[in-house]
Amino acid sequence: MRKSRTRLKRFAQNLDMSEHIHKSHVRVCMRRVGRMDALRMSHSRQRQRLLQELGGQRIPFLSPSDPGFQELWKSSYPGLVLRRADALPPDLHARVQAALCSLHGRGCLLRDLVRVRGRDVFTAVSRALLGLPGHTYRYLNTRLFTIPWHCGEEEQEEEEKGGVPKEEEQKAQKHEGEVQGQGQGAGERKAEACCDQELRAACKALWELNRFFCEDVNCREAGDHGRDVEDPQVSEGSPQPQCSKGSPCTAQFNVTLLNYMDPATMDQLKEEPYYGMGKMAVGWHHDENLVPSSSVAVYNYSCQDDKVEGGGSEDVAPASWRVGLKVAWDINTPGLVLPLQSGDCYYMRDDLNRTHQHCVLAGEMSRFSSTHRVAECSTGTLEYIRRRCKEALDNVSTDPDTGCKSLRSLSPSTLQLSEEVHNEVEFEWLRQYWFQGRRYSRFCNWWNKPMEQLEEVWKEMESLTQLTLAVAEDDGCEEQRRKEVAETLLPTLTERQQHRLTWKERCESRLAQTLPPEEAPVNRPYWCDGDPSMPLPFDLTDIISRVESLLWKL
Ligand SMILES: O=C(O)CCC(=O)C(=O)O
Ligand SMILES: [Fe+2]
Repeated sequence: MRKSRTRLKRFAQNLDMSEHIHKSHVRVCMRRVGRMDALRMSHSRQRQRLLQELGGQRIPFLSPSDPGFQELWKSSYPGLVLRRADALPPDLHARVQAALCSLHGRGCLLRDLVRVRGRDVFTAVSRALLGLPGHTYRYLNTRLFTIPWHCGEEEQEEEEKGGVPKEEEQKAQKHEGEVQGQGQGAGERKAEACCDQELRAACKALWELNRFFCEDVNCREAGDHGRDVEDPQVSEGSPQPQCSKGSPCTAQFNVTLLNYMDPATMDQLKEEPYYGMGKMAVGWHHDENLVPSSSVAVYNYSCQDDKVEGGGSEDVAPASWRVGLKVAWDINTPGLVLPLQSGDCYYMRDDLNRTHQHCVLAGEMSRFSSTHRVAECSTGTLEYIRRRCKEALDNVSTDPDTGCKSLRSLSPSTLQLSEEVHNEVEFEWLRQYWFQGRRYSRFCNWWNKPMEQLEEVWKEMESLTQLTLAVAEDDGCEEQRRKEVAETLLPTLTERQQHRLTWKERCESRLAQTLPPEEAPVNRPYWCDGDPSMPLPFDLTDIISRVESLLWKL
């Protein structure tokens, strides 16, 4: 037992290390995908062996009714804060809950076809991302694109006054268009709204919840959690955020990932394997792609009404949803389980998400959560990728008379930058977007135009690669120069080819085939050999061989 514990501990450490690797820069990450998959594969075998060795033995965990629960929380889960439902204004609950139901009713929440350990799987929960316009959130090799939340003050005021006159409505929408276009070049965004009134209201409600969390999350004294659980009175009647000394008073949540699951429709939820906590809706994980040490705030809404209608024994309360926490790198500290009532919120503050892992344990009722995060967006906004594309295309000059294109610089670093941006826009944006089918444009057209534009600039980069290839193959060009260019091209072209094949496989996987047409992955961009509008073929096998043999010769 002792021996297997040590090995389990080592295993836990390795898992954590893989999480860190995972957070590294997007381009580096893309190159490492193959290695990561291999690493995860060996973890899964290791995990199975260890679980076998542990036999039926479990690591202990504590729930609120267990002695020592408060002490454990205080000593080993210090960044965890529970905010009971009565800490939020009742009308905010009403708006948020109506918003979640209407987003669900409109089909905005979908199970993601993510890639874990080199395998495609559907998430058990259905999800949607809301947040600042043009922002994205990347998890499990999947980039989600925000449905923008609406924060135009003018619009808000008009709606509060009730009845929006036509002219005023247009003004509000114009303002909203400007907000959406922030940082994306003045006047580039059209003024029309990107989705209908119902969705806009829903997004606005979640934006209001976000605003509440931004102010509230850092404003609870450490240790409040204990009293909140024992004595909900503490948070009662204090809907206004209160600031404690010394902590920054606002968080900058830029996105919320919404989750929904109806356990009645899920026949294969996994059992929590280490502690025996029960069925998991979301397995153990650290939240990925967050600004280091940033907080996460979660709103929990379980739909009690459904259950009452469902009949059954009315005096037995249905099992509630719970969040499970464990200390990462550690199998000696007991786990912690926090049951949640509808409207309750919890915060993971400071470093908790890095030092601990969490999971979500399914209750009996269907349940939503809205998980507000500070997504690390340095390479994850539309503004960013547009800027990168511009940098790449700055190396192309067009003859004003003939329209002929040529490269301004042949320096390896310039060429490499262009080819890397080419891969980044193709694999991190276009293919990610289309892989998720037409799910976005069905109810919100915000990303339609930007994606069209990104595809246009990507196509120009195909020409750029063609020009670069022509230099490498130009007999009239100095050999040393040709060699340098070929050496620069080879790795990025090889990576491009590999990723195109991976995405093609993902689009054609057995699970992808089970999706209805409007959600089914689209392998885009895709074109056939000999398409006159495309400068290079989709399949780069021949070109890669040409570059390789050039390098042999030169
Ligand atoms: O639903 C929750 O309480 C948390 C969900 C979660 O951990 C996640 O979406 O990353
Ligand atoms: Fe999470």
